[in-house]
Order: sequence, then C-alpha cells, then structure tokens
Amino acid sequence: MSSTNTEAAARDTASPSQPAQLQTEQLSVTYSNGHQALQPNSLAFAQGEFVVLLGASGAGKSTLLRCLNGLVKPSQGKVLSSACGDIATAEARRAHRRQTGMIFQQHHLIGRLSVLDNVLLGRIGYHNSWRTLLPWSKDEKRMALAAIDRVGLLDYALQRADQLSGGQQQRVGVARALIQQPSILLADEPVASLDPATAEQLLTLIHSICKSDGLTAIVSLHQVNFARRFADRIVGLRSGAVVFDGLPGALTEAAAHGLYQRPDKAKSTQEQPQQALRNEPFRDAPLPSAL
Ligand SMILES: Nc1ncnc2c1ncn2[C@@H]1O[C@H](COP(=O)(O)OP(=O)(O)OP(=O)(O)O)[C@@H](O)[C@H]1O
Repeated sequence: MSSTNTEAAARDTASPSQPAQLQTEQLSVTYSNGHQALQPNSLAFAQGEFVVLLGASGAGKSTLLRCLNGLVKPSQGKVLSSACGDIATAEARRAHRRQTGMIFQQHHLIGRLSVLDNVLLGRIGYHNSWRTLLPWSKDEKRMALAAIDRVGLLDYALQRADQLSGGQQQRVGVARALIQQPSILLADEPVASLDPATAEQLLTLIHSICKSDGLTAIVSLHQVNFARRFADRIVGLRSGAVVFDGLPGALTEAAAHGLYQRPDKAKSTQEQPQQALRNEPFRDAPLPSAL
C-alpha cells in the first residue's frame, strides 16, 4: 500500500463519531545504527477504540508503541495527543505519560516487592521522583487495592510479585497501569509469554476494562485470531510500514499471511503494494502457530 493510500485508509477507518485522541503525523524512526524501524505513517486513534497492531518480529510494533508513549523520539514527524498536543516537549510528554498506561510483555515488576507496592509504583508519574521514599497515602493504597481487586488478585495483594504465575504477574501489570487512571492504554505483546488459555483470559480482561472505562487501547499481538476477535480495528506493519489498516473483517487470510511473509517475499510484494490485501493465499508463507 502506498503511503498515500495508507493515510487515506487511516482516515477512513478512524471512527468518525469519535475525535482522534492520539495521532501520528508523518512519524518515522531511524535508530542510531541507521536502521529505519518505522517508515512515515499518519495514523489516528479514536477515543475508545481498541486497536490491535499486527506484524512479524521486527516489523516495528514496539517502536510505534514506544513513540506513542514518548519513550522513543521520532526521527521525523510527530505524535499528537488531543489532551497534550505535540508530545515533543518535556512538559507535554510528562502530562501525556501520566494519562497513558503501559503494559509490557515482560511485566517489568519488581519481584521482591509485594503486589500492592508494585501497583502503587504506577502512581509515580503523579509525584516528584523522591516520592518512593515517603509512605503512600491511604487514598492511593485504596486505589491500588481497588485496581488489584479489579484484576482478581485481592487475595495476593501482600504477596511478593515473583511468587505469582506469569498470568498473575501480567494482571499486576494491568493493575499498575489502571492506578494511573489513564485515558489511553498501550500494551506491547501483553500475552506473548502466556499459554493460550491464560492469554485469552487476560486479553478478555484488558478488553473489558478498556471498553467499560472508555479507554483508547493500542495493543500489539502476534495472534491473528485474537486480533480478529478483540480489535475494533487492525493496523498491520511490515518492515516498518503500515501495510494494512482496517476492520478485522477486512483482514483476509492473504492479508494476514502477507504480514508474516519472509523479508525476501515481502520485498517482491512491496513492488506490487496491493498484493497483500488481495485474496490470494501465500502458500509458502508460514503463519505463526497461534493462528
Ligand atoms: N534501539 C534500537 N536500535 C537499533 N535498532 C533497533 C532498536 N530497537 C529496535 N530496533 C530494530 O528495529 C526494528 C523494529 O523493532 P521493533 O522492536 O519495533 O519490532 P517489533 O515488531 O516490536 O518486533 P517483536 O514482535 O519481535 O517485538 C527491528 O529490526 C529491531 O531490530
């Protein structure tokens, strides 16, 4: 898909009834080693939308998510938040991060701390950096317990985080994001290290929380079946370029295969940009096992 077509698709698929809460404008990232991880893209994420990012390893999903949270600086273009404007300035970025919860594949919990203390760390954006030296307020502890209860771990609140299963630890990650009281939730392969049943439970939980709280969610996944089931909209990346942007029903088997093509095959597809979106199966392209 040419960048012009991609941009048009992005505009067409953003929910017209809801304003964009987060937008990229000609955003691209080239890392210091010269590798272009993201090619210019202009995407609009509507308020309350649940968007799934799909793409093979190295396609640029994490880079995009990290740009959306201000953790990676764009080489070109910008990230605009409806509440904070261009997040290029330190002040806007701080305000944007406060309203943006982030869930990581590897939890990023402190294993020796209790579930409660890990969740409370989600409040740090609301305080000065020396805040952890002081006791947390009763209100914040109450908020943390409510978040822990919401993810079904109240009985484990005082247990060390490293004594929990992978699925439980990821629930702690969700609670830590929720205590921020975010309006945007970014999740980078939140279920990649979980077994299929636990992954499904966790995604069901994240999806239902996002929908009931009206959060704008952008979630990267490797499981196309989960993307089809949970997403309002799927954005597909390949070699740093947005090559699919549309409703789950529009992601044909061929388009899904195209996202996971080997780079040598993808190269020939890029010479015929629309091929990945046609209903022609790529028989030699192995799909991830979770498909
Ligand atoms: N800090 C960095 N410096 C240089 N190259 C990087 C850096 N971070 C990522 N890359 C490269 O940029 C490309 C995109 O990486 P990214 O992590 O965004 O992909 P991804 O789609 O999230 O992959 P995965 O599904 O494996 O997490 C990859 O080729 C990766 O090796």
